[in-house]
Amino acid sequence: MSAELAKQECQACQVDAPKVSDDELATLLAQIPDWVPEVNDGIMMLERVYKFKNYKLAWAFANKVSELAEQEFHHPAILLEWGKVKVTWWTHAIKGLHKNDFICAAKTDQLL
Ligand SMILES: C[C@H](O)[C@H](O)[C@H]1CNC2=NC(N)=NC(=O)C2=N1
Repeated sequence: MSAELAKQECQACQVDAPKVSDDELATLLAQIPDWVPEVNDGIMMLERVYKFKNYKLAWAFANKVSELAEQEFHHPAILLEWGKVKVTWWTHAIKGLHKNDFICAAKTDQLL
């Protein structure tokens, strides 16, 4: 399921783009079961924490996520810690979740 999502490309972030509807949210979340919807400062985001054996491996993964972000021109928050990387996707332009965020979350999983 998430493989289908990961094959798709992000669209440019327009300020008038629609947030995902509640139905779309449920359907899309089901395709990326390791990701959790979180509301931070009133903005719904997708979050996943990846665990690694040490800092170097976490750092390398964080770099790959950054490269993905530049390729898609859609950028997450990345928290790099010893043995952990937390990736948070949302669309700044609409202060919420767009389908792009789900596509990028699925693509992030494929970097492992
Ligand atoms: C100017 C604006 O920041 C750009 O159009 C892009 C860059 N990357 C982005 N990334 C995310 N997550 N949301 C955006 O709205 C966004 N906009």
